[in-house]
Amino acid sequence: MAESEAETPSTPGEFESKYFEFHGVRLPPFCRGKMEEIANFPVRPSDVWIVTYPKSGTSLLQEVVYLVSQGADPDEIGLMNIDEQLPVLEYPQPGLDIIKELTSPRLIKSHLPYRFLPSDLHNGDSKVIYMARNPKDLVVSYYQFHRSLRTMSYRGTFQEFCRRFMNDKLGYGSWFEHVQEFWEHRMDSNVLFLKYEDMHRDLVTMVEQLARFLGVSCDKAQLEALSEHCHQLVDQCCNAEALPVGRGRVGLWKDIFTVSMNEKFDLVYKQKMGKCDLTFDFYL
Ligand SMILES: Nc1ncnc2c1ncn2[C@@H]1O[C@H](COP(=O)(O)O)[C@@H](OP(=O)(O)O)[C@H]1O
Ligand SMILES: CCc1ccc(OS(=O)(=O)O)cc1
Repeated sequence: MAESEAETPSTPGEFESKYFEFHGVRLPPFCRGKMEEIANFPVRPSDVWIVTYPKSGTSLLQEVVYLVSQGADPDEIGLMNIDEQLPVLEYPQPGLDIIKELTSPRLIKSHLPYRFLPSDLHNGDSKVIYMARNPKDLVVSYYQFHRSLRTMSYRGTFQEFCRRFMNDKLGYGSWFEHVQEFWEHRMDSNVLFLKYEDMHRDLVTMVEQLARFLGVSCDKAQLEALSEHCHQLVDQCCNAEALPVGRGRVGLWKDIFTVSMNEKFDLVYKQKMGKCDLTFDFYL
């Protein structure tokens, strides 16, 4: 058992009290008091924003975006602390004041829903890359994350956690609303909507899309080299050294969901996503 798990048991009641509601959306405690400043955060046309619901493959995407935009070597990326280069807007560290002063071009991440992002991002000039992941793998990943997180140290069962997910009761609010809101904006000229599963299924096309979106001009040979480098990143990320075996792969949820849980999930998915033409690969 991890040290953090033993130290701070978190009952479902304690867990509830760690969040706060903002315009009906459950947000983590570190967002409290700064939502207005975030809405008014000064955005630059040269910014590139990476937005995801947590556990959608943000770290992998940031490495690929960094590689495509900066042309860095994949081995170099493995050695540097890339999280320091790409701050999360709403996190306590480094904080809004520091992010405001970063030199251009800035790469900034956020997990906030579209409507809570800086208002200048809405149909603005800065580029926004959104990535969605199939919700079954995502909820398993979010559960494991909550169990290991020192500040959350979640002690409930997966079944109970999954119920919270289906009822939109987790940090950063409803996954269903988060992805649908961005999906509605996928045709905005400053938005690129991507799916985690496509990084595993067809990385070359994704790299092409990213290069085009970011205005990185490269010929066929350069594109092939870039795609090969990105493949290395995906392999490095999902191998036994970087993560426990099998982590990050598509379809891991099948080992965790029971049949009845899956039936219930499918029902809720249909109710909440029924009118949306966004689809996901649940297996590859
Ligand atoms: N290179 C990488 N670094 C970190 N996480 C990666 C990764 N490649 C894939 N992932 C997966 O992305 C998920 C984390 O997403 P995020 O970066 O948004 O927090 C994890 O899923 P699993 O928990 O299913 O393994 C993790 O395994
Ligand atoms: C529930 C609190 C929390 C904290 C941080 C998160 O983001 S990330 O997955 O570490 O990027 C998400 C949720």
